[in-house]
Amino acid sequence: MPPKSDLFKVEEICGAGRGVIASRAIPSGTIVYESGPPAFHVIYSEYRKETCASCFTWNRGRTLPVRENDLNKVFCSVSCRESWMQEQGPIGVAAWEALSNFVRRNQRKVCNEIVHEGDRPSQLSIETRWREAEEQARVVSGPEEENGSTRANQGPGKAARAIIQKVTSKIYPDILSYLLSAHLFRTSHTETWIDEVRSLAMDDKPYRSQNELEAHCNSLPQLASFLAGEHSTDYLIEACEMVAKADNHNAFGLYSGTNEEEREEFMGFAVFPTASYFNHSCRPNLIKTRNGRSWRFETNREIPAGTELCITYLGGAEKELDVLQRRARLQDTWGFQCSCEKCLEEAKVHQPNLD
Ligand SMILES: C[S@@+](CC[C@H](N)C(=O)[O-])C[C@H]1O[C@@H](n2cnc3c(N)ncnc32)[C@H](O)[C@@H]1O
Repeated sequence: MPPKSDLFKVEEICGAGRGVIASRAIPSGTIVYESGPPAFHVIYSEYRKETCASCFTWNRGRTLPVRENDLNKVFCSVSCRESWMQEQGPIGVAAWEALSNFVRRNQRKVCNEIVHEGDRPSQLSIETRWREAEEQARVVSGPEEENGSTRANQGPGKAARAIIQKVTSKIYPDILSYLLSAHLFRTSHTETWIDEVRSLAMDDKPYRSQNELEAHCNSLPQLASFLAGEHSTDYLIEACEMVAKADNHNAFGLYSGTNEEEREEFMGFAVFPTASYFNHSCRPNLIKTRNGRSWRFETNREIPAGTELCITYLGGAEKELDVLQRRARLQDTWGFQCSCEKCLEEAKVHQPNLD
């Protein structure tokens, strides 16, 4: 469900899906919206010892003081640790520990980068591969009837063991972490998931390569193999599939600074569902600032009623690019051709045949 406010409404915008329109004149410097926390996120492995798992504070490369080594998480303060523990709950904490153990046990199979080769997989091949992964996850999570016992007290059966062996030749800890965060959110925030995550703009062909599709699909039965009985396989399947579909159109980078100008380190990325309705303009009228686990959107000039409220999806030096470079960048990263007023003006001046 899109966010609601007295200041704006969410409407269909020609050629850009939904967007946010000012319902009345808004003065400069007005905070028009503050989002909730992310539904899923990942802090890249190389930043995990330096970035608070709760508020995403990055302390200039220094390891943070409060550590939970068994969970592979660090925190900037005891209170951040406490609030993270409370948010995850005992099932979530146990799941992070299981992930950490799984990665440690399979250290030699860890891959950090996906090598993209060949064409993007078609929608049909994605659907087929996902149904196979779903089936594998169901077999792996059991319960399997063996002499009247279930997996909980017997361990995985023969079919499950064969699948686990097959899908565990490579593991991608960052993908596992991203998918696990979504699964735990799906489990603990069912209404928000249904209202907010399912309404996001989705991409049915999200994978850049077959290798990326394989990495995601293999991660699903891997997760099923180490999550204990309290986890719903249905939720896991839905969460994993939706992460991939929602990510391309909706993920925001998590940078060390809090605004677009401070992009020193790229620590990971996250999807904040209610923050995902602002379209891009190369001449934005909103500034977005990260405030720990949420985003704040503030007008940078007076906005007449009926104007679309836009942020920029470009950061730092990207804003200095010319129209062709900006459009190429936005096409590559977000999958759209920018037709904002700045692009249209510049395209006309520099190349009158462009629109
Ligand atoms: C964060 S979402 C914004 C909300 C989205 N329009 C929706 O319907 O949910 C980002 C996606 O919106 C679309 N979009 C954003 N800005 C755009 C623009 N200036 N021109 C065309 N499409 C745009 C692209 O599909 C992009 O991947």
